[in-house]
Amino acid sequence: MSSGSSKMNTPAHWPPGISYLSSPSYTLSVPPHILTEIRGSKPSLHTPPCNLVSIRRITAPNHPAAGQYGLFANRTIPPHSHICDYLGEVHCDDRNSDYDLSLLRTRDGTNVGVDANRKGNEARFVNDYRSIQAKPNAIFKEGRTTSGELRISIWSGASKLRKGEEILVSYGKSWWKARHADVSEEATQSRTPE
Ligand SMILES: C[S@@+](CC[C@H](N)C(=O)[O-])C[C@H]1O[C@@H](n2cnc3c(N)ncnc32)[C@H](O)[C@@H]1O
Repeated sequence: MSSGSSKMNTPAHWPPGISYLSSPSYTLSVPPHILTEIRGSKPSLHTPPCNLVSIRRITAPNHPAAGQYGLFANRTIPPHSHICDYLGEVHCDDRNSDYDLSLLRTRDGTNVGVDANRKGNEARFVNDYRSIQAKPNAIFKEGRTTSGELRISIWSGASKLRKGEEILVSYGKSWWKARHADVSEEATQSRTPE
């Protein structure tokens, strides 16, 4: 299936082993009629690396994702501005991935997700605001590109983002609920004798 994947022009701190995408990667789990609903009839547009943001390692010891990476504004970003698209593998199969966002629920009840675990772009490094700031300064928003393709993107919120500020969204209560359920299940399994 088509995707813009390249080793060229990867942003600084891009991790080895993760494919850098410049357009969504559609997996075979997406049936043709859903592919048409999402992408339309035109080929995907190629999105160049985003010069508004940087991927940075988080060194502050009190940050809940210390030692991991986050997404930071490279310059002042005005309110209500498109920052970057969230690119990844578009799929209809079940995934257990911390990088999986819901893109669409079709009329026949199929869930379509975008999973940036193995393939993605800068957007996969955006952290959730919880335990970092009182509220998010950015949001996930769905929209169509000029070619008609449905994508999720990161937009700034009601206030401008300052240069150097960490970009923080809300993953949503369901994301955290699923994560806590996974953690409890792992703990139960590790306590259960074989
Ligand atoms: C989509 S990734 C974000 C990028 C990630 N920090 C990285 O370096 O790859 C989601 C993961 O980031 C971490 N994370 C993001 N926001 C967090 C928060 N507010 N508190 C704790 N961990 C967070 C969790 O480990 C979560 O599974």
